[in-house]
Amino acid sequence: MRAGGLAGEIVGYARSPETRAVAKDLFCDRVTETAAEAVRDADLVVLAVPVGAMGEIAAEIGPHLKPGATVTDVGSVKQAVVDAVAPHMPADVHFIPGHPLAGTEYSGPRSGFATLFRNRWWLLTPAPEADADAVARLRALLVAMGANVDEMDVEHHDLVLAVVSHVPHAIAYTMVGVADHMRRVSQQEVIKYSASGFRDFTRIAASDPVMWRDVFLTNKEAVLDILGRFAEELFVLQRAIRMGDGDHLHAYFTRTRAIRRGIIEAGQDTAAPDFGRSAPPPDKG
Ligand SMILES: NC(=O)c1ccc[n+]([C@@H]2O[C@H](COP(=O)([O-])OP(=O)(O)OC[C@H]3O[C@@H](n4cnc5c(N)ncnc54)[C@H](O)[C@@H]3O)[C@@H](O)[C@H]2O)c1
Ligand SMILES: O=C(O)C(=O)C[C@]1(C(=O)O)C=C[C@@H](O)C=C1
Repeated sequence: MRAGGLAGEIVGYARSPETRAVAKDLFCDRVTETAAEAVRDADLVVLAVPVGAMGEIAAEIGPHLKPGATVTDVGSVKQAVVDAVAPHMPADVHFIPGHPLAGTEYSGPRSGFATLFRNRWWLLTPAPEADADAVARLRALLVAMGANVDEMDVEHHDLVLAVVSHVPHAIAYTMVGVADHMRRVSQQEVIKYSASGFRDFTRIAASDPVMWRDVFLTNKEAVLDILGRFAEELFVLQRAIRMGDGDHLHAYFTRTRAIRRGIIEAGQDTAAPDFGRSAPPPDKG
């Protein structure tokens, strides 16, 4: 917002004076010592705390919101945020839950950067009765920040995110945990010889523990559903390896490769090498 000159005044609140000082230095016009003070007279309020802390902040700011203000959030789970925040919102305030599908394993105000949302999806999950003008205003702001905006039903959001983000994080945490618990492979060897697949896992597994604790505690049902399916498929794969069933392995990996290629063809992987062509290379056979 700061880089694009999209806000008249950006006011920030964080609990610690250190974080407030960094935020003021980097992108806030003003920081305040309480959340209530920060939201006074604000047209738009963005809640950017762990999912488990959203309710507490909403309760604090609720009585101080300006009539007609829009409140949104960036939490990775939506049903839990709606349940925690909506009861504290006055009737004359527009609450429009949101989730940018963009981030890194780093936390804190120094981890943001102006292009973070460029060409990334930002999902909004407004209630069916939400004010259409308020949704359109928020959407226009997000688009001006470079994001692609889609709207989705809250419950569906949580299921989709369990598949594309939450369970992959659980798997990464687990794989790095396995390497950590090994006795026959030393930690030095894991670090020294980590191939790029494992290195990607370690990047993800370095994400903020509080954020991810809250994601798993609050998207429990969808995560357990997808983890159950994952375990079933893993058993089938395990059996195919044990039985030496190369046909199964080849067919399975061929199907999964199509997903990756679909992502690249849709232009959804900005990190993918282009090799000077837009289509993936032909099969070697
Ligand atoms: N990091 C990502 O990749 C990413 C991506 C999309 C959405 N999100 C979501 O965005 C939200 C914020 O994540 P982030 O990555 O910006 O984290 P962050 O750690 O950079 O910022 C969260 C801030 O909330 C503060 N906080 C924690 N508990 C609080 C409380 N009870 N009261 C007031 N402040 C509190 C922390 O001190 C921290 O300053 C989370 O809900 C997360 O699920 C994160
Ligand atoms: O690339 C990363 O570090 C992320 O994990 C970002 C990521 C994800 O893609 O899963 C993590 C959590 C979110 O809620 C949105 C984005």
